[in-house]
Amino acid sequence: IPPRSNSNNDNGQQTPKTQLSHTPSVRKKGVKDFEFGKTLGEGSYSTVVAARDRSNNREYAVKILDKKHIIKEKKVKYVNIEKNTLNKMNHPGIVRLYYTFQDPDSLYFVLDHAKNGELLTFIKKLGSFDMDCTKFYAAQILSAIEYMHSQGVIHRDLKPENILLDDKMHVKVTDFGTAKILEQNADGEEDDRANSFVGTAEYVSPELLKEKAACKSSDFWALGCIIYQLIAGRPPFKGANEYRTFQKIVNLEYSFPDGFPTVARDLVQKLLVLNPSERLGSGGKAGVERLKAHSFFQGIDWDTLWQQPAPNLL
Ligand SMILES: Nc1ncnc2c1ncn2[C@@H]1O[C@H](COP(=O)(O)OP(=O)(O)OP(=O)(O)O)[C@@H](O)[C@H]1O
Ligand SMILES: O=C(O)[C@@H]1CCC(=O)N(CCc2ccc(Cl)cc2)[C@H]1c1ccccc1Cl
Repeated sequence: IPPRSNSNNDNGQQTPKTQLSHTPSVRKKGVKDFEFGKTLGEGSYSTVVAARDRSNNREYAVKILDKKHIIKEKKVKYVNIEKNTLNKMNHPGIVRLYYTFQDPDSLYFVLDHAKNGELLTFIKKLGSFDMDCTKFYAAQILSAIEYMHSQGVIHRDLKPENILLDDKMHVKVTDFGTAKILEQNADGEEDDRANSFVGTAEYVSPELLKEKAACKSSDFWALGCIIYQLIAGRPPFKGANEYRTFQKIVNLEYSFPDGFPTVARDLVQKLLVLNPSERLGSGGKAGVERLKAHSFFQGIDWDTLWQQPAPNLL
């Protein structure tokens, strides 16, 4: 847009000389652009609030982080990781980040509002899922993992609390603050090990406990734990305390309850493998294709998975 020839703007008013030579077409959003509603939940460093964009009535979940608290808890790194990983993601199974902005006290992340909350709530409510529901949700979670990995991102903390459900009861994976973006090394390959301790006891992989290094295969270990939990109603490794849980994991100490379907048992046994490179799903694209081809997923149409209606959970 050419700079204004005189200081009169379109409706003839005097404009200050300091005005920009053009009006930017896309203005950065800010707090004033939203009407905030009910609190959806609280995290250690954050509050998530439902909000409506005043200009188009769209509804979002706005994650508000208190700067002082983040600095005090030394979590600035996680904030940048969450922003940078979410910015790379564009997939129906992953919570989308639309805008970020800040004011003197807080940082704001404007996200999809997953209206049906956490998958964990449904596991607790129903006790366990039937095989159709287990297959559908396992497939949607796997589809989201496959996409993340294709973008060089390892989630590292997959668990039913971080798997949200939208108004169509479809999966929306969230909580990328502890994700890892694998750097491209010199000759363009991904270095496949991320090193820093994260994760939640029941879902953490043996390699993270033993070598403090997660890899893409660590997300498949978590998938195995989640599939087990959808059917059994509880995770496979659960000790009286975190240390006992870690012992069970590194010793692969778990068993299947009576009635655990055979095809699901076979898949879980191929995911809960101590050596990450022997885990079903490891080995790049071919590995993931082998996992998707497992008979547990028989009947899943991977190409239309996100267009299908979710099976009735109740
Ligand atoms: N996009 C979203 N849509 C709907 N609810 C959400 C969304 N994001 C988070 N929530 C809810 O808000 C709560 C707080 O989420 P938040 O990510 O701030 O913290 P957290 O990850 O649960 O906790 P922590 O930071 O300790 O790991 C969650 O328990 C979740 O139920
Ligand atoms: O990375 C970005 O997009 C900007 C860059 C400019 C900027 O100042 N911020 C905020 C940086 C920041 C991070 C943590 C704290 Cl506690 C305070 C400021 C970043 C930011 C703004 C809003 C929301 C998140 C982030 Cl990381």
